[in-house]
Amino acid sequence: EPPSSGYGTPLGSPLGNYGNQNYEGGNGHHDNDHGEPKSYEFGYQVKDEYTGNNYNRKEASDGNQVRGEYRVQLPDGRTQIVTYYADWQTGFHADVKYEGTAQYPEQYNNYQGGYNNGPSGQYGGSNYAQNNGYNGGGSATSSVSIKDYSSGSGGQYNSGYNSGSNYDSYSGNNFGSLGDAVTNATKFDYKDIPNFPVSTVMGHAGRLLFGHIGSTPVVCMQGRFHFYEGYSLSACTMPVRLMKLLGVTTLVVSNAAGGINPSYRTGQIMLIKDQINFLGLAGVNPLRGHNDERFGDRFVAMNDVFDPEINKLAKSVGEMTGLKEIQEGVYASVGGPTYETVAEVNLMRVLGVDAVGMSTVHETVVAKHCGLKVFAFSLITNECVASYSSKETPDGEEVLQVAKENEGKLKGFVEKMIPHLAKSKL
Ligand SMILES: O=P(O)(O)O[C@H]1O[C@H](CO)[C@@H](O)[C@H]1O
Ligand SMILES: Nc1nc2[nH]cnc2c(=O)[nH]1
Repeated sequence: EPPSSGYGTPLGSPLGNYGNQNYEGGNGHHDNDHGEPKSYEFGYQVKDEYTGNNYNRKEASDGNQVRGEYRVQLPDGRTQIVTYYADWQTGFHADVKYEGTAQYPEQYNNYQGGYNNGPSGQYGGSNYAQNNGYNGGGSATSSVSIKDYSSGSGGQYNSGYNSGSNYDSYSGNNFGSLGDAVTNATKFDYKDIPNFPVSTVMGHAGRLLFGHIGSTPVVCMQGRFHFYEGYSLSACTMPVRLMKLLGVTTLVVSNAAGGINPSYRTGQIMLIKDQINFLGLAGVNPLRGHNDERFGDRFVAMNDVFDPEINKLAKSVGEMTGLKEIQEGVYASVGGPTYETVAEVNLMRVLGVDAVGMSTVHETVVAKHCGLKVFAFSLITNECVASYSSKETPDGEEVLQVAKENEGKLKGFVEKMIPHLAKSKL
């Protein structure tokens, strides 16, 4: 029965005005408006396993008092149960209870439970939801204390490095064995680090390593976070700021990328000399939102983010370690997870892109903002398809496979490059 005689209130009572008279724009003289309390009852329930919708409501009125209950399935897995009664003398009274235990999917471990709800003195705080969380949340108070964690098992790559008594970090993803370059590593699974995001991509193990490469202390991320995983760019780049807070001075970033330059071949290394921030050009930037001055200035120069001297050093170190045909070029990042259409590949060629991926650019933006030096390189894992007649298609397995085939030589390169870079004081 529809609640047409006022929203659970007796007609003629003061609440009757709300429920009926005003609503209909009349003067209160309706057919059923004889001051007689009317009772009603209604209810509904939706339970749909496909969408996960599970809620219901029931309500009854004896004409004087409304009583009801509704249940809502919360995104964290709990059911919220609100029991209420209302009458025109005392108003609305609700009793709110919860059933079940809140649970967060692993990849949102620090997103929902941590960033959104965590104390504002930590990463993101309440601002995270506005996509400026990490910047706005007072992240300078965040730190990882090694003694707080028991060591887990190793993972993949993504790391930064800093020299001297500081850390260098180098960062990567599909190259599992780069983590093996870190000696005497203490390893922490991301899932064991409070408020740390979790890698959801194959090939990204999800571990933070502390150790050395040569005599250079390094912190190494085995597995990074991508926009296409659902993380905001500020969450994706939170580890870069963590590295800064740990004392890292230079961020070394590696990635798997598609070759846009027609002369590039699968298996080649491209030193990044510049980048095109497609997301940033469209207004999606990890630094969007409140600027935390403790990390850097509001406006950030990016024309000098890559140092030609570092690339020169990398070229000679690469040649020393047997890398062949080292390229130097422009890396562009897209949001992913889609690979490029033929038209997009040709567009990027016109724009001067040499290699394309779905990472790195926002990491270097945040590194530059907080004053980290940056060295970045790509492994060309596939040649982007620029012609409609081609039968080739890129796929994630192929990218991983090529990364695997080349991780030995990348490890050799990183093992040499980081100590050289540290020594060079560049
Ligand atoms: O950039 P990394 O993380 O190396 O990985 C690249 O490879 C994946 C696509 O195959 C995407 O994540 C892309 O960004
Ligand atoms: N966008 C993009 N990312 C990649 N990562 C590895 N290969 C590719 C590619 O071809 N395109």
